[in-house]
Amino acid sequence: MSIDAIRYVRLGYVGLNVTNMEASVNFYETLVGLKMDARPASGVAYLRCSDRHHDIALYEHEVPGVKRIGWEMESPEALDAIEAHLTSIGIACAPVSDAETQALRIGRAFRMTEPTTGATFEFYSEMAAAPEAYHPTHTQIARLGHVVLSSPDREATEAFLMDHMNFRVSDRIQGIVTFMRCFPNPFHHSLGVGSAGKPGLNHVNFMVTEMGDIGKATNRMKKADVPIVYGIGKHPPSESVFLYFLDPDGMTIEYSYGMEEFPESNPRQPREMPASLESIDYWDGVPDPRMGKVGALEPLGDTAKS
Ligand SMILES: CC(C)c1ccc(C(=O)O)c(O)c1O
Ligand SMILES: [Fe+2]
Repeated sequence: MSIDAIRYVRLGYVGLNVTNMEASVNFYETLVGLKMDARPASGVAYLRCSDRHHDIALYEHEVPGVKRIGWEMESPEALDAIEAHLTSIGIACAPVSDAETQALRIGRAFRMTEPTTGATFEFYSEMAAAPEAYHPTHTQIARLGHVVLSSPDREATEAFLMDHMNFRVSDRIQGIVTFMRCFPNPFHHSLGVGSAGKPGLNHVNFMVTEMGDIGKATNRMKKADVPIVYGIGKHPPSESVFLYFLDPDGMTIEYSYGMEEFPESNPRQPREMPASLESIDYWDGVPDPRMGKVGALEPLGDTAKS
């Protein structure tokens, strides 16, 4: 079966498990600059950096990490196409209950377990608009940018995403990370897959609108005693300026400014960049060992219970 009909609009949202809802809501609102329209209800807080209902959903949980990653498909037909293909290769596609789709303000949706990392992916094709436009505060966040997951078998994860989810490879840093587009979304990567001993979250990225957003964040985080774990630097793969810092659970968040965009037709070929820090930061920075170390990937079975 062709997977050409599997087409994405974007990385839709990330569901994060946090151990202290109040601390995390405060962090993601006041320090990251996301907007929360309503107080958390039944252990879930919806925050946004767009005009959609949410870009981040925070869930109170004893273990910090990724509850699920939501992928917004281009159309109901694209949603049907990925469900049919995954089903055809024996991947269990669990429909999301009406109660949950209503809470998430999404239409029909299903979830599956990505077999090489155990991450829970959710697929839907529509999300309700927020009650008003997103009005940036201190940071002009342009969008939720990407997630980098750690995989014990990066090549297997890359192959699954390409062969069965119609993702495309933009670049690789040999032996370290693969950068992938959710086709035909043009950004250099919406998902990165890093090599690691066990599955987990490496980081969640927000793309900002100008260099000053990065500069101001550096001082804001320092004043708030938020650990900065890498940057300011500039990434050779996507040409973006970056800053990484830790959330209250120690999960890594990245701001980045600027990112290469790919055309849908005739994109450049992926580069195999050498396994060195020079391939990660033009400016010779060295990451703090705390970077990318916190964040479990919650299995779908647990999610279904929650
Ligand atoms: C250090 C990580 C894996 C990394 C490397 C390069 C880019 C980029 O080119 O945008 C990233 O966003 C990263 O998170
Ligand atoms: Fe990143």
